[in-house]
Amino acid sequence: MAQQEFMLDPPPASAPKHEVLDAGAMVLRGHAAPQAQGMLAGIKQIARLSPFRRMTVAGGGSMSVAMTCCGAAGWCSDALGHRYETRDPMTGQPWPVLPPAWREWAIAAARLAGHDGFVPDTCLINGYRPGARMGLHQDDDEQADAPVVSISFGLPAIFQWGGLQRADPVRRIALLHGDVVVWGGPSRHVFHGIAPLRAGQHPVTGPCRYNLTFRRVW
Ligand SMILES: O=C(O)CCC(=O)C(=O)O
Ligand SMILES: [Fe+2]
Repeated sequence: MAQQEFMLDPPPASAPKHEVLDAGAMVLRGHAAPQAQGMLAGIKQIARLSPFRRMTVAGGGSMSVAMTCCGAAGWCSDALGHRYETRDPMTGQPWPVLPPAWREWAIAAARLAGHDGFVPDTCLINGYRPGARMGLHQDDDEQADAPVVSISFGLPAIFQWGGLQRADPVRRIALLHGDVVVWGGPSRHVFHGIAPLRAGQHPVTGPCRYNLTFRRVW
């Protein structure tokens, strides 16, 4: 009887739900929710030193997503193309320090998703306002044997998860406040993107979505 009652109990609301997207790729539902307050405060501090900016892309347009970075390397784009830089071109200073607690957290999240031994050296921080989007792309400027650990905070987004070819079918996955996606191994170069953000008000971030991605660059 006890067993049956146990089985009829719903899982606690806090139970993490882990979904496999593909080999090497997982969604850890709500896994970063307990970190939200601390990480959002950290983003504010980082943005005081290296402000969010909308970068220019090759050809001259500007991205709808605003970005900043912390760590040993920062992702930069201008009319000439994109690359990692050790200094913020906007300030001429090194990028703000990657908080050690963030690094430890990302190492543990990668391990939970099956990627042992990940040590990130950078964190890209994306700021989305309604209408901002990120077109389908591969993350291929970093070490390919290290995964990407991605956190969503604030307004929900539709994550587009495709395949290794640009023309492969794309799945649409809702990412909510605190959700984490990890991709590496055979999924490291899967095309992915973010559909235009729908307007809304989030109790923690207001009209914004923030995304942090931990990577190994050098
Ligand atoms: O905002 C996201 O969830 C994804 C961001 C992304 O793909 C990137 O920064 O390369
Ligand atoms: Fe990406």
